[in-house]
Amino acid sequence: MSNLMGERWRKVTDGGERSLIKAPSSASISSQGAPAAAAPAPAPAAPSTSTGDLERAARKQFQQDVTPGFVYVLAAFSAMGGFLFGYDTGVISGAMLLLKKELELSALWQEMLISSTVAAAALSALLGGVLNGLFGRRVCILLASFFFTVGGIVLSTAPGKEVLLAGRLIVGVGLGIACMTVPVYIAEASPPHLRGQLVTVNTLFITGGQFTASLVDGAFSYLQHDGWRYMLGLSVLPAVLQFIGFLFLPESPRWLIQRGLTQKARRVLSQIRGNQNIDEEYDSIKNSLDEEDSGGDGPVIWRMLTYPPTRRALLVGCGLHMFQQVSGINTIMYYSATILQMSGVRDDKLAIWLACLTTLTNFLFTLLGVWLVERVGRRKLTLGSILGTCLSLSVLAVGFLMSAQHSPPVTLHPTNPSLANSTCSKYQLCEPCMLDPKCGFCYRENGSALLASSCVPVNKASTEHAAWGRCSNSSLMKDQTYWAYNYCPTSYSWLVLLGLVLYLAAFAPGMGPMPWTINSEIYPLWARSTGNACAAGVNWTFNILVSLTFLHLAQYFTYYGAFFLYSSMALLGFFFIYGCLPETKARRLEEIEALFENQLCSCGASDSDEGRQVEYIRVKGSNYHLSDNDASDVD
Ligand SMILES: O[C@H]1[C@H](O)[C@@H](O)[C@H](O)[C@@H](O)[C@H]1O
Repeated sequence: MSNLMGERWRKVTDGGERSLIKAPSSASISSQGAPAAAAPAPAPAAPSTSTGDLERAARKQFQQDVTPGFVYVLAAFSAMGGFLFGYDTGVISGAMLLLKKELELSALWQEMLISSTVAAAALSALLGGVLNGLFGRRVCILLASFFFTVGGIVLSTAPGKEVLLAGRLIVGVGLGIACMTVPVYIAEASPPHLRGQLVTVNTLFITGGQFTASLVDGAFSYLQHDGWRYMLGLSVLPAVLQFIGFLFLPESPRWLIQRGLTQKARRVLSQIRGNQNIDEEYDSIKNSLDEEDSGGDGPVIWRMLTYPPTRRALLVGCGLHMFQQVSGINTIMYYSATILQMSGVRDDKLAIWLACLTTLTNFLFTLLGVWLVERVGRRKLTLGSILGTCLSLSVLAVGFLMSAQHSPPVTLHPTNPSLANSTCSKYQLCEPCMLDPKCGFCYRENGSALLASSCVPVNKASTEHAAWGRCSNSSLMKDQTYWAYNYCPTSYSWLVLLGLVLYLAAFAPGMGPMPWTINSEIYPLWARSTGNACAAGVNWTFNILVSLTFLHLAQYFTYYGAFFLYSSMALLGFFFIYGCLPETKARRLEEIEALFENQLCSCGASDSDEGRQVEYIRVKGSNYHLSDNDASDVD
């Protein structure tokens, strides 16, 4: 019986063992990507109430059996990598406000300090694939937390911008390794029925890290001198905690078996499965490794690309990450403070605190994703999420469009000599004025009416003030005079704000976590590190591409143009996911390869059959393979 569990799906559908293992209908299999040539299943028996009850009871028993607390501890310590991911990418925006004043950073240096981490992460994620294969998941997580620790220390003690840049690069290397290793490690250690939830916890920690970073940014923004040192240095605490924790946590049992360290693998499996009999799982992994058809010789990436199932999985994995980024999450997060200013929050400090609400919303809705992932499954969750993302981006775009169409006019043309050769004097409306990065809108507000509004050059050293005139410093800005850089006062800000909230509510439960979760499951063991490394590389590459191009996009296509573009990308993503993403919920990692055996993008037809999944459940020490409409094999 234990060997039975080791049989791969392909073998199961080849005919043997069918008295105990019930294949789903061929429609279900082929439409989800598994072999269409599956042997016909015996006619399903209609479920009676008692077999249904029995099935439910068996499943409950199974789930109670296989969830020792150790798995949660292991997932929590691993997900600290996610926390550091969120913290280190989020904290820099607040730190930069102080840094640029204290170190007099040029725009180029600011750009370098922000982007260097993302670029280093993109490269080191690829390197992480090799390291994972060679040294294992545990060593890689230890290495990542080491980089996070050293990076944090370097950043908080940096005497100048060059050392800061070095610190940001070191943190980026840690990020790249952690972001691809942690989901794989958690997936490989989790029991199938909890895997989605536990891997999604990693993204919950990412958004938790972003929320914490925004709180820390708010708190230390009052400390004008050296506040940035605390902001950047605080990441050392979770990094050290994770390092110490991982000195005691075990290696992934799947990696150990792959390396031939079978005794050790058995020990680890017993440790993480508590009182469970681990024979079936051990055999399942071992058999799948023995049978592994990895497409011949050569580097792993070559074998992946020449072996159709892994090539398809790689396309799906990288596609998911690409669509996650091109639907604009990081632009929205970055731009949320400005959106809030548009909505009438004029006080800078208040805007910083309100921006915490954005990261908190992202965090809370990711929590919803953790709850939903094992209930509705990955496919439906991702589809619903990207559709909502697409619609909410359209709401945002319409909000910006309405604001642009009702843009306030320039009514005052100051006669400062330096304005003579400035482009700012040419603009008649706020909209083109704010789209020009060299100009800003200075105006007085009386109730809801705008008075004496002008378009003037921005102060080169700080975009918080105009170069000269009424808006050039805070003490001159009396009588309800305001300086708007990057936005225009508008009465449609509520629509933009609504779009922002809807966006986070739609994106965070699905498109935020699912690319990471699904990638941790869709590759066979021999291709898992490389597959995740490539997918993470794609994530960071598109992250940097989208954030670097946003302001230019806005300048050339206006804000509503940029958001309509992101919305169309999300729509494209919906069709891609609808056609190409199979459901992986509740399957053993060893079974998932079979879902990619059919032509890519043949999944859409399977929606009506999705409920008819195959699940392994364990009853009285044995494992049975149940379809939803036949529980008759349960003893
Ligand atoms: O999954 C995460 C999460 O959604 C974050 O909020 C976002 O900043 C990252 O880029 C993304 O990879």
